[in-house]
Amino acid sequence: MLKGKVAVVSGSAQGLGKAFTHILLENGAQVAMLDVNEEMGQELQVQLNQQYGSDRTQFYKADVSSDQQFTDVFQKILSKFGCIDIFCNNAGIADEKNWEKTVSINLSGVVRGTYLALDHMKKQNGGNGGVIINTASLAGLGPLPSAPIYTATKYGVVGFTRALSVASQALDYGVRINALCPSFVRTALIDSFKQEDKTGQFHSLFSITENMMEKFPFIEAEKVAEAFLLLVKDESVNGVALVVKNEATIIFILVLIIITVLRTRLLYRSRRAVTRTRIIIIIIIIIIIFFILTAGPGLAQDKPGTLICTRALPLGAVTGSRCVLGSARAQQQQKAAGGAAAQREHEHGVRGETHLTDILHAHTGAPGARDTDSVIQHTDGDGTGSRWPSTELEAEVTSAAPCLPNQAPPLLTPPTFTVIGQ
Ligand SMILES: NC(=O)C1=CN([C@@H]2O[C@H](COP(=O)(O)OP(=O)(O)OC[C@H]3O[C@@H](n4cnc5c(N)ncnc54)[C@H](O)[C@@H]3O)[C@@H](O)[C@H]2O)C=CC1
Ligand SMILES: CCCCCC(=O)/C=C/C=C\C/C=C\C/C=C\CCCC(=O)O
Repeated sequence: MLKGKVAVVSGSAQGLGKAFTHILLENGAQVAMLDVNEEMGQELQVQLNQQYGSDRTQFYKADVSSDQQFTDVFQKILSKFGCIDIFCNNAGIADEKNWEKTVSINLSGVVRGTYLALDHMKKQNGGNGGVIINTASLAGLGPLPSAPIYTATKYGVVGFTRALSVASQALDYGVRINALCPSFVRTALIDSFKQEDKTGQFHSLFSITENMMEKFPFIEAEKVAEAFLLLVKDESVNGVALVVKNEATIIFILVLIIITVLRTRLLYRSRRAVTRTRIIIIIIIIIIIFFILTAGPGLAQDKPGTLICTRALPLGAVTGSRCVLGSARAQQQQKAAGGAAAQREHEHGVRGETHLTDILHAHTGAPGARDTDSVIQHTDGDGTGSRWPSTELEAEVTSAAPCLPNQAPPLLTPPTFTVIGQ
């Protein structure tokens, strides 16, 4: 629970920021909402006061691209709430035509907010520590060709978050910093990006974005909020870029093909044949849904340094997959502790907790995976020491196991949670 915690969410009048505000309130936190859109922000505050009780939220108008406005509002929030424990830099736009504005909101705004929050939270300034979450995007890990500036700002947010999280750990600030990388979510930002005054010279490339939307079907803002909550709550998670995406699965495509083929045939058959065919279709769909709902979740490798927690689908899609993380030491220990690791997986599932590092630990038996403080230390020739998170070692995943057991079972396009880095 987050009772007694104070959170600030920028860009919270609608879309993802609104979903983050809801989940924070549901979990007991107080939330200071910050947005440039005063009308929508005030309206939402009235609604939230009715739903969660007055004094749980306060709306503040501010533009994150303005140093003055952001700093003034930050001070106002501190005066009202006393301290800040959770800070989410979420405000963002997609405007390729006015690219300087996009940079100053999406990247400079995140840096501005992060430094304000860090100064207040860090132990060296008498702060209580806390967590900063920056909303990046899947476009911070791979290109969105119709939006090069948007892509650049999101790569910037991921890079800034990763570097600063290590700095914060090395300097013992007591502040965790993570990035959230969702794929497409149906919000006002997406709607506005269809217009030529936002896409500018790349308007003709919007079909590429549409193709990508087919590859990564829209995900619900509430699902992204669940991933956001993981980053808030799990005190062992620092410096990760957490991907939340839907991917069209083989099963989904198969169902579409079967339905299409059978529907075409229906046109040429008698009424009796139509009924029979419909029954067959329904049975096939029930069998497929049964398989998906009963299949256990599992792990799959994305690329070195990346671990995907996904749902194991029928057809053995992810069984026997490998993941790369942890340490060489971990690899040896994994071999020695195969049985013990399986037991931990079991216990993890029974406890029903959602600690990301626990999941890594359960699958690898790797102390490097459980303990995010674990670093490789070495002394350079000139006597200075270097510390790096341990990332280069690998461990074999031998079985499918529970991953994020609190998640509702997926339907045809299950959400995928990916931990990248550390
Ligand atoms: N919708 C999507 O598919 C995805 C969105 N994102 C990111 O999520 C974040 C939120 O976006 P959405 O909820 O989709 O958009 P949205 O348009 O629904 O909400 C964005 C909010 O930010 C506010 N805002 C814009 N400029 C501001 C400024 N200068 N100062 C303060 N507030 C400002 C807007 O008034 C709005 O309320 C953005 O950073 C976006 O890049 C990331 C991945 C996918
Ligand atoms: C600019 C339009 C609004 C876009 C909103 C948004 O941020 C949505 C992003 C969705 C998908 C990102 C697109 C491309 C990513 C490409 C490849 C991803 C590969 C990532 C990886 O795992 O390596």
